[in-house]
Order: sequence, then structure tokens, then C-alpha cells
Amino acid sequence: MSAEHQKLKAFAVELFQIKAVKFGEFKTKVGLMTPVYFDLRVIVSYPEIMKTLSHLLVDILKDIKNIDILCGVPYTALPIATAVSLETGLPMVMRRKEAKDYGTKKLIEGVFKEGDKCLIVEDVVTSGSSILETVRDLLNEGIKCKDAVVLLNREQGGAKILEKNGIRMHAVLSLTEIIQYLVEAKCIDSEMQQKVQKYLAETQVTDAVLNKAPPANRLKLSFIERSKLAKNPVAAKLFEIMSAKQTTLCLAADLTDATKILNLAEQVGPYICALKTHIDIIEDFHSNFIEPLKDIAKRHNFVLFEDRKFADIGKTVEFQYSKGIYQISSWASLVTVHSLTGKGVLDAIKGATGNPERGVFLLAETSAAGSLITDSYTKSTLKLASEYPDLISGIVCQNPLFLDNPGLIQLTPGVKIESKVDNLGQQYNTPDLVVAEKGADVAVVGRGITEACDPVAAAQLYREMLWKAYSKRIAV
Ligand SMILES: O=c1ccn([C@@H]2O[C@H](COP(=O)(O)O)[C@@H](O)[C@H]2O)c(=O)[nH]1
Repeated sequence: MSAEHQKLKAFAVELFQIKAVKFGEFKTKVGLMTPVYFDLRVIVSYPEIMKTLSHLLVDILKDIKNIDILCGVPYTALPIATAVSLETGLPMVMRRKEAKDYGTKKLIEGVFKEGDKCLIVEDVVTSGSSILETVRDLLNEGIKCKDAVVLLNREQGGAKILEKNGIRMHAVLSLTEIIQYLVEAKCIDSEMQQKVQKYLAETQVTDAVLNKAPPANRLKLSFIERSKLAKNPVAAKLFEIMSAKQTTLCLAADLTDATKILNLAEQVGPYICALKTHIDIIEDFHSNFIEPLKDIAKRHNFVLFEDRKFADIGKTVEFQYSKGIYQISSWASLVTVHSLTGKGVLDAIKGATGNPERGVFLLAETSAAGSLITDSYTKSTLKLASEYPDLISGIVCQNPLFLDNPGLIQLTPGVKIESKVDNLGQQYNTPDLVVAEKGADVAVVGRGITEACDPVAAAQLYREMLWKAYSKRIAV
């Protein structure tokens, strides 16, 4: 028997003796009956066993490179993560299950910076959903998570679900191993071992269970997978276009001359998935402008998108959307809306006359310096979006929000290869950063293309850089 085998066997027996592992008939969280139950909460009462557990976890985390911080999954794994932190010297952050309604309102406590790589610490993994909840809150703070060290893998599909979400699980013990050690140590008999094996065989994750599992992190899914998850038809179409044309570039065609817009649309059409207008800045606008624009969009397979940022009461928005000289609802498949005035605007867009193929991008954050938008406004915007799943195509924002809703599209403006800010407070990030770090699906580029000496070459370059960053994002 190897030293490793002996060490793990002794540890399994200790867990049995302190009743951290029990046998009998137990009901699980989801209402199933299980013959074996783990309750690692008792471990805080046994410092020597806690010490052994942290040694075992430290042993397996040695192979994981570039960790900046640790985070335990609340609550059972918090003391375990603390023990690992003390032993390794790695700083720890703590996730709250709910934000305080006073003071800082933070979900993640402790010192960290955007881009930090965090190792998750957990006691027992069944479906992996608790780990994914923690990962989601960390990601929302810009903290990256790729690995989780756990004491016990119950071998019921958690590893598969975590892997699907970009998290590698490293377990000290599997359920099969712990049972084998306990049989060898005569803590349980082989009849119980068979009972557990039968239970495991019957509760393996099926596709149906997997589909009920927490939604996959959108940053890890391909656009084609996400097109099937989109509830708004224009979002589904945009995902398909992005995938087929291999482009996430949306051109902000902010020119004031109708002919120049048409010429640019024709030239960059092959490289974009959407063309965004501010129709009211065109000095020579005439309804004759719309048909050729629609024709170019159809030939080059991109979506027309009016960045109107509707923000009035519902009735006024209904007119602004479908009436007047622009008749936006007749040609723009996508429009932007401020969440400021609430549901009325969305009801107005939904019910207005015009082309029924329509989708809305709700503005949750802006690229403008000194914006008055607060975290709570952003959160309320996301909640509003969730109430209109068939109408909302996505969210305009600057950070990786709504990671658990892969059917929505993140649209991020303020993208430029160089120049950090313009003279009127527009803030820019590079194509790589907005995709890799900020979670952008579609990136909006305006002056980076319109003011380039060769706008077509610039569009090609932005498309290439953005697609490369997206391909890398879903691959790692
Ligand atoms: O937060 C926002 C929302 C929308 N925009 C729009 O995007 C383009 C950006 O143009 P650049 O020339 O690339 O700066 C423009 O149409 C804005 O109205 C945004 O910039 N920020």
C-alpha cells in the first residue's frame, strides 16, 4: 500500500469517525434519497483534521499555476479556504451570499484587482452549482476563475457541468475512493459499498439533468450555441450572422452625409455584423436613403441598428419609433433604449406598428466619463431586461454582466486601437480588452473606422482583432 493510499485512507476514516460522512437514508437538496451523506460543517470542531484537509488541498493545488487569490464557496468551505490561505500565504477574498443593504454593498470582500486569478475552494461537489454561483459573482468583479480544488467529488456530474463552464475541478477524493477506503478499514461492509455504487449508477447526469443545470457562462459558449438560447429572434439572427461571417464588428456610421454612409456601408459590408446609425444627424436625410441601405444590409448580411436611445414616456416613444420622417420601426431591426422610464417604453416598442422583426438593446452602462449611472441602476436595468425576454436582444454595457444569460448579447461601444479618451469624455478600450476582459460580444467602432485614412482596411483590421479575441475567449 503506497504512502498516499495510507494517508487518504486514514483521512477517510477520520471523516467517518467525526460523522462528516454518514450512511443510511438521507434526502438531498433536490429531494432524492441517498445512502451516503457528507456534512463537512463539523470539521471546524476538529482542528487537527482541518489541518490534514488543508495539507491535502495544498498538495493538489501545487500543479495549478498563477493563482493570485483564493475564495471559498460559502459557507462550509470558508474556514477550509482560510486554512489553505494560512498554509500557502495566498490572500483570500470572501463572497457574500447577499449584498449588505448598508455600507459598501459589496458581494466580494477583501482586497483584489480586476484580472486577478482566483482559485475556488469547496468541500463537496454534486452538481457544481454552488461553485458556479461563486464564480459568477467573482467574474462580475472582473476576477478570473479557471480552477477549483475540492475535497470530495460525489461523481454525479458536477465535474462535467463545471468543465462546460470553463472550470477545472481538482478533487482530493472521489466518492468511489472514499467508500473503498472505508470498506478496507471495515467502517462499512461491501453491501453498503454496492448500495452506493448502485445509487451512483442511477443518479448519473443525463442530458436532461444537464439541461436543467445552471446556465453556462456566456463567455465560454460559441455564438452558434448561443443563437439557440436567444429568446429574441433578432438576437438569434445576429448570433448566426456573427458566426457565419466571423465578425463581431458593429460599425457606428456616424456621418452626416447620406451618400457617404451608403458608400461606406457598401465597402465595409462584408466585415460587419451590424451597422449602427444616428439617423437624426444626417443633414440630407430623405426617405429615399432607407431602401438602398436596406438593400446593402441584405446583400452583405448585416443588421440595421438605430441608436436612438429612447427615454421618454411610452406614448411619445411609440411615435418616435414608428412615426415622423424617420419611421425607425419600418427599417431598423434593432434600437437602443434607456431603462430610465421603465416598462412603458418597452411596451411601446413592442406594440408599435412597423417591421415585426425587432429587438432592443437596453443601456445598462455607458462609455462616457462621469456618467451618472450607478450600480443599482445597472442592476435594475438587467432585471427589466429579464422581464421582456422576447423583445430584448441584449445589453449595452462596459463590463461582463449577465454571464448566466447566454441568449443575450453584450454590445460594447468605446472601442479603438489607440487613444484612451476623446475631448468630450468618450472613453476607449482596445478590441482585445473589451472582448477578453470586459465581456463584449459585439463591439461598436465608430471613428476608429470612419476617421481612418483607409476605412475599409481599418474595418478589416478591427474585425480580425475582435474575432481573434473572441476565438481565444471561448477556447480557454
Ligand atoms: O455608452 C455608449 C453608448 C453608445 N455609444 C455610441 O457608440 C458610438 C461610438 O462611436 P466612436 O466614434 O467609436 O466613439 C457612437 O455612435 C455613440 O453614440 C457610445 O459611444 N457609448
